Amino acid sequence: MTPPLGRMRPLHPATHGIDDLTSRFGLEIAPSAGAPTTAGVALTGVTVASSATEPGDLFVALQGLKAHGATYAAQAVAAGAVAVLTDAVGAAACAAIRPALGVPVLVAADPRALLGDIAAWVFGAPAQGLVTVGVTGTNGKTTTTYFVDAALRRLHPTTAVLGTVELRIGDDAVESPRTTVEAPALHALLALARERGATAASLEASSHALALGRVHGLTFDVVGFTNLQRDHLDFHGTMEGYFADKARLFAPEQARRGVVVVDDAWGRRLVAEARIPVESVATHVGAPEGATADWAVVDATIGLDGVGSTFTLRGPDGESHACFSPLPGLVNVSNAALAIVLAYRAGVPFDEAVAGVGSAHAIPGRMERVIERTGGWPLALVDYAHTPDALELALQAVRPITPGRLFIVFGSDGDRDMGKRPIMGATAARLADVLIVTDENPRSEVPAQIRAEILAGAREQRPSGTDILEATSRAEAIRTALRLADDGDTIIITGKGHEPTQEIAGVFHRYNDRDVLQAAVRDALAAAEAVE
Ligand SMILES: CC(=O)N[C@H]1[C@@H](OP(=O)(O)OP(=O)(O)OC[C@H]2O[C@@H](n3ccc(=O)[nH]c3=O)[C@H](O)[C@@H]2O)O[C@H](CO)[C@@H](O)[C@@H]1O[C@H](C)C(=O)N[C@@H](C)C(=O)N[C@H](CCC(=O)O)C(=O)O
Ligand SMILES: Nc1ncnc2c1ncn2[C@@H]1O[C@H](COP(=O)(O)OP(=O)(O)OP(=O)(O)O)[C@@H](O)[C@H]1O
Repeated sequence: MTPPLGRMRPLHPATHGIDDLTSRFGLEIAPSAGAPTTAGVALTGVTVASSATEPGDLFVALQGLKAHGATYAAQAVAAGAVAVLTDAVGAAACAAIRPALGVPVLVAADPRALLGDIAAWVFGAPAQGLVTVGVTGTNGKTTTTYFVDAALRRLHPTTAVLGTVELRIGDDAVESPRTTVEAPALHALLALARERGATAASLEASSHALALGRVHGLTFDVVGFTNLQRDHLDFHGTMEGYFADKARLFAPEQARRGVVVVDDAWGRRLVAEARIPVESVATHVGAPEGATADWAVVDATIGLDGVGSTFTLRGPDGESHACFSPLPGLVNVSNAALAIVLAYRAGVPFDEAVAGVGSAHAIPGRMERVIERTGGWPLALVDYAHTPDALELALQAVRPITPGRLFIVFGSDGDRDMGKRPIMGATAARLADVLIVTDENPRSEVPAQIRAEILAGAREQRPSGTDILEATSRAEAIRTALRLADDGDTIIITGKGHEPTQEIAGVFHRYNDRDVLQAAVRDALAAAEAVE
């Protein structure tokens, strides 16, 4: 995979007159002495980031949490921006730039509200030429989008998958800077996908993205909801606010139809409140929702080899279908059931959707089996669980495939929801045998303090403190687990999943759990060979 700044823009963008832009979107031209005329100015792209600006771009200068984008307008112009769009505050800042900015400054009351539509227009409304599936929810977005993609590929030779792990078009991928990129990057990616012959795309829509309009300018063919669990309260404030932001995806301006997992009360409420036609999917065998949901998982068998689960999905016509989830645990039965219905509603024949999801490949950092239980090694997996609920489900998923002890190596993010730390400590102490508490992404926080908060929860659950260890380096924590574990044991390393970096005190260090695990195995083998 190329690093995050790999170029993901169309190679042959259309050219638009700036006067066309101003009249189409009702933009004002900022009166400022010596401002250049808009006549003849042509644009070929849009961006909100000075660092990503390319010649021919419209630079949209937005008010951020830390700064106003207008602060960077001169840098964007130096990089080739041919015009700036901003709000009144930004326009005043641009007018104050000396010597003059040198490009026209356009003004709108709320540029962010227009950004998605402008980006879609500039990049030629690429989504209209693609079958699009969007997935939201606290957990399971990435897994579900990969499952959907596997099903879409049965019908579409070239597809795009855009989410937390990577931005992938066909077989080319770059690291993703976040779960859902800003609208200009999104529409540029979709335009590139079309240039490369893609006919379908699956996207993750994070709650931040929905709150900030990052998927505006795109009406999905189908959208899915996985679940709503405690997370991101630092951004949304309350669960009610978090739900309201998720629900924005289930509106006619964003999607034509929806598929909602109704295992939790939030899903059931979404079915009642959605402003588009939705179907419900119940995935907990035997739960009351199964009787009334359009689709229901009526039995599920977890494969004890840990590779996946078989399950039966009852459809709206009452017919039962044999299905398979290729990843361990009941959560992945839920993700697979949702993905099958999403792909089916996106036009994939039902049997093809079932076969596609059932044969989906491993997803980086999602219950990813890195070391198999062979040759004396324990089974070792890397997973992205970083909420209390996800951690509980991940541990439950691996317990049945663990004849010996269950080890967990984990931490919790700095500068994010602090309340979940003791809960995660207690969950791990309840469901795992050996805990190695270490760092995740401490960011600006003191790592030892984060670990102390997790350890407090763990020790409250297990007052003896037996088998609760602390490691100041994540790599060392993984090596310790590997040294202590026997071949009947399982090690699950949670929290960072696919992440290619670890963020400590503002510095992103190259780091990946899978690479560390594999290196530890190589070193152990080399050491054993040296002894022989
Ligand atoms: C809350 C949020 O999403 N913030 C994002 C937002 O920050 P901000 O609005 O405060 O921006 P700012 O830093 O004040 O800058 C203001 C403007 O100036 C521009 N700028 C800034 C600096 C510069 O040198 N040049 C420049 O042009 C910025 O692009 C921005 O438009 O715009 C910044 C630039 O694009 C992002 O880096 C920043 O994401 C931060 C890093 C972030 O952590 N976002 C997370 C919370 C996020 O979006 N997460 C979701 C959900 C993940 C999940 O489900 O787990 C996601 O979709 O990834
Ligand atoms: N349906 C689910 N319900 C609860 N937990 C799940 C579910 N699916 C996956 N998980 C757990 O949550 C973790 C994250 O899964 P995934 O990456 O698919 O979700 P996500 O919504 O994309 O997360 P994020 O937005 O944080 O990237 C997995 O590693 C797994 O432990």
